[in-house]
Amino acid sequence: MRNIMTVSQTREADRFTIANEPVSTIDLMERASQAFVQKFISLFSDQRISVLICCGPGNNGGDGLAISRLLYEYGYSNIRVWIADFNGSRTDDFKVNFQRLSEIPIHVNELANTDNFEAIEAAIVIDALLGSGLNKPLEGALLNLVRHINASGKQVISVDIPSGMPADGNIMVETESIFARDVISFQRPKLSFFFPESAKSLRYFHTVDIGLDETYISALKTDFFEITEDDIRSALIKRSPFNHKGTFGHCLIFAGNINTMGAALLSAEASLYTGSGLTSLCIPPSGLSALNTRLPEAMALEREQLPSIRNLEKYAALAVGPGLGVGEDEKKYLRLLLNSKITSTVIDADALNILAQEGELFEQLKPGTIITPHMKEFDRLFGSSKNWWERTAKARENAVKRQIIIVLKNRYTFIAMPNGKVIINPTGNPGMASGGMGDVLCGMIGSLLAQGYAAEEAAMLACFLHGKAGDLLAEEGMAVIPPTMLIQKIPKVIGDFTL
Ligand SMILES: NC(=O)C1=CN([C@@H]2O[C@H](COP(=O)(O)OP(=O)(O)OC[C@H]3O[C@@H](n4cnc5c(N)ncnc54)[C@H](OP(=O)(O)O)[C@@H]3O)[C@@H](O)[C@H]2O)[C@@H](O)CC1
Ligand SMILES: Nc1ncnc2c1ncn2[C@@H]1O[C@H](COP(=O)(O)OP(=O)(O)O)[C@@H](O)[C@H]1O
Ligand SMILES: [K+]
Repeated sequence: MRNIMTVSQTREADRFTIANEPVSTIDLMERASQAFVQKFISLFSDQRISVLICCGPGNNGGDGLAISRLLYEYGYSNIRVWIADFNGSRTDDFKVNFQRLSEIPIHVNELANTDNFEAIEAAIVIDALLGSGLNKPLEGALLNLVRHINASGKQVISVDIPSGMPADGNIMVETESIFARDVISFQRPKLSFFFPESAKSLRYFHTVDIGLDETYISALKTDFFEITEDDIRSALIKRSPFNHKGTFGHCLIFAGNINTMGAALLSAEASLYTGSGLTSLCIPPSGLSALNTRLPEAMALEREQLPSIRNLEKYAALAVGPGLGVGEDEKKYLRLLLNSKITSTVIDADALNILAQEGELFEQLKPGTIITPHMKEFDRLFGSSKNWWERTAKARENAVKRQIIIVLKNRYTFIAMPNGKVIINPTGNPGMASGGMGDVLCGMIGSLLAQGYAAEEAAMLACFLHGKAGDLLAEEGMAVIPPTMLIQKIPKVIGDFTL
C-alpha cells in the first residue's frame, strides 16, 4: 500500500529528508524540478513547443523558475516566464532560482498587480503559482490570473497541484482553481485528487519520485492508502498442481428478477471467471433456461427451494443483490440468508436498498460483511451528504462502528475498513461507466470470498482486478466497455499477477 500524506506530513517528510540525507532545500527543489521536467518531456517531446511558465512567490514558484531554466537547458527555446507576486513574500529558494534564471536568455515578465493580463500566446502553460502552501481561497489579482489562464483554453500542466486547489481532500463547491489537463505531483498524489470534486481542477495526475525518505514516509500514520500492483501480487495466491474445485470454494449468488435476470447472470459469470470452484445462482424459475443456456458451468438453485436447504453453510460465500428487486419475497429470503450460517457475505444493489428499508436487518450484519454501494445506495443507507469528504467520513465511521467493509464505488473506489483505514483503488476508467459493471464486481468479490480470501483482501483484490481488466481493454482501444467483455478479461488479469 502506498500511504497518502497530508500537507503537514509532506512537510515533515521534507524536513526529515533535508536533515537526514542530508540535502539542502535548494538541491531538493532542483531534484523536484528535474523530476517534473523528465515527466514533462515524456508528455511533450517537441522542443519547439511554446511554453509559458507562471510562477508565484513561494516554493511552488521557485520550482517554476528552476523548471524554466532546466527546460531551456534541455533545448526548449520558446519559453516565457510570468511572475505573479502580488503580495506574497518571496522564499529564499525562489530568490536563488530567480538569480539563476537571470543568467540565461529567457524573457521574464513580472506582472503588475492588475486584472489586465495580456493574451496567452503559448501552446502550453506550466502552472507554478501556488502549491501545497495554499492557506486561503484565491482572491483578487491572483484569482483573476487563474481565470484568465483557464479561459485561454491552453493546455495547463500544474506543478505539484493545480493552484488554488486544497490538497487534503475537503474541496468546497465554491473553490476556484486552475484547471490542469495534467498535474505532475511530487512523491505522492494529493488526497484531493481522488475525490470526485477534483474533476473541476484536473484531468490526469502523474506522480514523480523526488527522493523523499521512503522509510520515514511509510512509517507515518496515515488514514488513506492507495493499492499498488505489489499489493495484488503478494495477496493473490498461486494455484498449486494438486488443487481441485473443492479448493476454490462454492459461491452462492442470490440475485435476479423477471426483468433483471441479466444482472444475476453477470454476477454468476464474474464469479466463475474469477475462479470460484463452484458457482450456484439462486434465481426465480423464469431465469432457469437463460442460465442453462448462457452459463453451463453454473448451477441453479430455485428461489422457493431456499427454506428447505438444511446446510446452507456448504456455501463458502454469499453474494446478494444484483437485479434482486425489493418485494416481500426478496426481503424474506434475504433475511433467511443473512441469518444463515454463511459467514462470508457481499451485499450489493437491491439488497442494499432492502437494508435501507429494514433498519434492524442492517444493524445485525455480521462483522466482516462487505457492502458495495454506489453513491446513491450509500446515501439511502447513511443519509445524504454535502460532499464527498462528508460521505467518506461517514463510510469510515460506519465501517468502524459496524465492523464491516464499505466499498464506496466511484472513479476511485474508496474501501472503508473496520480499522478506520480507507483504501483507494486507482484502477478503472470511464469506459466502465455502463450498467451491469457493479454486478460484475459483486460476483468477483463473492468468488474471492468463496476461495477463502479474508474480506478485506477480497474487497481490495476485486476492486483492483475489476478496474485493471477495464484498463487492459481501454489500452486495446475500447472506449466503451460492456461488462460481459470485462468478465472475459478477468482470467488474464489474474494470470498477469500469478503466473
Ligand atoms: N514537498 C516537497 O517535498 C517539496 C515541495 N516543493 C514545492 O514547494 C511547494 C510548497 O511551497 P510553499 O510552502 O512555499 O508554498 P506555495 O504553494 O509556493 O505558496 C506559498 C505562498 O503563497 C501565498 N499564498 C497562499 N495561499 C494564497 C492565496 N490563496 N492567495 C494568494 N497567495 C497565497 C503565501 O503567502 P502568505 O499567505 O503565507 O503570505 C506564500 O507566499 C510545493 O507545492 C512544491 O511545489 C519543492 O520545491 C521541493 C520539495
Ligand atoms: N468513470 C469510471 N472510472 C472507473 N470506474 C468506474 C467508472 N464508472 C464506473 N466505474 C466502476 O463500475 C462499477 C459501477 O457500479 P454500479 O454503479 O453499481 O453499476 P451497476 O449498478 O450498473 O452494476 C463500479 O465498480 C465503479 O467503480
Ligand atoms: K501549482
